[in-house]
Amino acid sequence: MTTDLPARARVVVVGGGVIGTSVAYHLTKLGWTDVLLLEQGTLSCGTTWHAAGLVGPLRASESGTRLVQYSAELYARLEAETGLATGYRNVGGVIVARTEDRMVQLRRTAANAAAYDMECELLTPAQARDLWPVMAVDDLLGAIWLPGDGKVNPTDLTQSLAKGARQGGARIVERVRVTGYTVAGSGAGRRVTGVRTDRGDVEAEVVVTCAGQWSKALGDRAGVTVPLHSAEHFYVVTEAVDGVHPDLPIMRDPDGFTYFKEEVGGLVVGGFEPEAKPWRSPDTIPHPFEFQLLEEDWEHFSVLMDEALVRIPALAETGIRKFYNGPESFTPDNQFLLGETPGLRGHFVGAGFNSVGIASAGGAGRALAEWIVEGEATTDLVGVDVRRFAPFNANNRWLRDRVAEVLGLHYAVPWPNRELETARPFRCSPVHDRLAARGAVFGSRMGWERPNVFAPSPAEPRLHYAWGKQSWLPWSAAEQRATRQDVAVFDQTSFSKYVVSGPGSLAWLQWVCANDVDVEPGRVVYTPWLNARGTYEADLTVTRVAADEFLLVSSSATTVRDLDWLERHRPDGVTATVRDVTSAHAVLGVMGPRSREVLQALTDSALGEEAFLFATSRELFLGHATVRATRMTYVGELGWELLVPMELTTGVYDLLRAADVADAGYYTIESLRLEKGYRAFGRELTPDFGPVEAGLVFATALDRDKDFLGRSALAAHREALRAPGPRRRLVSFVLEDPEPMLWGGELVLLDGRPVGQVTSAAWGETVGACVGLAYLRRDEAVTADWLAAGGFQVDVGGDQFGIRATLRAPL
Ligand SMILES: NCCCC(=O)O
Repeated sequence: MTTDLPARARVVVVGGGVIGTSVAYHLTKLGWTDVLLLEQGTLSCGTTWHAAGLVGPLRASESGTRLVQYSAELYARLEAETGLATGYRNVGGVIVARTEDRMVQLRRTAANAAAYDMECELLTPAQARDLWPVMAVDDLLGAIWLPGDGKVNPTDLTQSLAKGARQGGARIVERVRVTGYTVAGSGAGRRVTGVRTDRGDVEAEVVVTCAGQWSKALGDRAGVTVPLHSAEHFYVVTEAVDGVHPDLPIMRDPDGFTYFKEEVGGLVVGGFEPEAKPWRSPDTIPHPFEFQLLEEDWEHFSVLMDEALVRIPALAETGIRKFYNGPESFTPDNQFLLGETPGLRGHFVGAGFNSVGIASAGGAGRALAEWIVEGEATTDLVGVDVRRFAPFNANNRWLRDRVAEVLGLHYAVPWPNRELETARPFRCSPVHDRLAARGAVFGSRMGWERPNVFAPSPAEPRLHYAWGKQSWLPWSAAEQRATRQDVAVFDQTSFSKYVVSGPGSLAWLQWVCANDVDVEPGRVVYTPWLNARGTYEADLTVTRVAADEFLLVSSSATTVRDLDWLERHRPDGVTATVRDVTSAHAVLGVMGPRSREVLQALTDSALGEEAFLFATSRELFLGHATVRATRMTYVGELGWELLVPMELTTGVYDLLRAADVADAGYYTIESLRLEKGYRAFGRELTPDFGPVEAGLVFATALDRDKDFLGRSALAAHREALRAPGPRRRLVSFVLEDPEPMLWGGELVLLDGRPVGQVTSAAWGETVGACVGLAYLRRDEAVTADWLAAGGFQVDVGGDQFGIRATLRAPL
């Protein structure tokens, strides 16, 4: 280990925990050897050293699963490369269920495993006890066995990764405290140029902040958002327990909030209590804080210990060797933070690991290193991308309130449509209170309160979660009927909105948009944004407002990400600006066959079929307000999206209500769009799929004489269709039986063999059954004839039901 501090390095990694060392290791593997890792204390001394070291590869998403699967493979082979053991043991894992709802979750987990080609076996309570003889099983309904689970020694793993990084050429310097960043340029060109330390400045092209709970304050100093907050995380290590041996599997009892693993003949007993104890504000995390723990809090821990005693009665007779109260970083949505931070080019972050840092470190380190070297993420990392948060998420009090809930989510039943409850309401549209008074049940996206569904009076406006049909379904069914047969208004204010203007705006958008946006002013174009691999980065509409001015409307959750993507792909020499106008305009979607009649009564402008064509947009007077009306639909009915200045929105809404327009919410949008086969970014359209697989080549300019980002890759995808080989294709489907409820994520089978997974599903009131979209894979092209031959089924919590799959939408 060197003590000299170099004056420059190509990459400086801040933080010598398991994440920082993994990033350094993987950078050197990719040939970037001029890497300097700076650690304020000694390796692993902050959080890593007190992590429990569980490695469970099977996750809720395929991308998350692949990431941890790679971690496990790496930990198993690292000793052979570095000579330093990681302590990795592939002991397997048992998860037990106390309730029927949990059993459904476990059966869904088993189906996920089949979709990802991983092993997972359903167990009876007696079989679970055979694998884990020290537990009581009388109250259990069942369990699953995950042969791929393992455990690792976090400190040894960090040392081994560090040695591998040094072998690859990286330098590691301990006892250097990074106090900030050096920065050059401004606006979209603002760039990190190095770090400031307590031993002087170090220049760098790239800085990677993997500083755990110190990352937030460091980010604040440079104006970058790293939204995390520490919470106390508790576990104890017991004295030896009879029957506990080093190869005892990991055991998780999520209904009791607890996990267990063997350690020197005793048990680690830890968990995720439903109401957590946030630690101090990110501004005040002490330094030094090395190999240090917080005070024992037996009262808080009793929530976990009482449950542990239910599962392992022998603990009542077993002494406690050590109590660990180690603070760890949690994020507002329980997913970690990865990627280049918007607003500071060259600065990357890998932090906020929500107590799964050890399991994630191998995969996350590789993903971040690839991102740095390639200049963009190489797989679907949307769910962990730091750009899913905005500067308003940096508020420490907001984070503190949210984190109290987030820690407990680890083992909570992952209900379909589950909404977080803390730190809300947050961002409210002008009609929020009016909608609340009309029975709206709100969800939250990008901080916005959005009506999911309206409870008719006198029903209680609340969601009651279930795996089957939830209590609000009849309310949404009524909204669906209103939209298909009459007219409804949807508050879609949370849409991301940007204005691109200036002489170079067309050239800029023609490069970034895969469709052709060189259209007459007043026309609207539906387009993907593709990366160099020809897969999705965004899915949006572009309205040409004037020769040099465009209005972009995109998903609610992607405001920061889209803006960053656009800025990052501005061609050299282009003179144009982009403004985020999301908070300036509300959006009211007026949808349904009566929409024309209702709106026509409020305006002197002609709204007839010929006078106001589909995919056109213009300003008009509506009542006393001036709005931009766009004839567009995501529900498949005649309708207009009204872009309304925030301060005029209540007036417009009141006019619509006076015309007896029904209120409807996002659950209804989901059902209606799936009946029509409309895709959504983040579900069907992700950086793992392109327009060929999604069936959306028609929404690109591939057959026109126009260059665009991702064009050559997209052309290659289409060409590959003609060659023999396996294929994936998005298909629509309808469930044959109207009783079961689907939510997305379900396994699709053909004659009992896994062939794909549902991306989205919902109740389709018009179709009279659940409808959805699913990616299917086959050794050759997925054709209409193959689908028509039938034999497809979905797995719904362990039971299989027939579906009719088609390339065309059901409605
Ligand atoms: N740090 C504890 C991880 C718990 C789990 O993997 O379930």
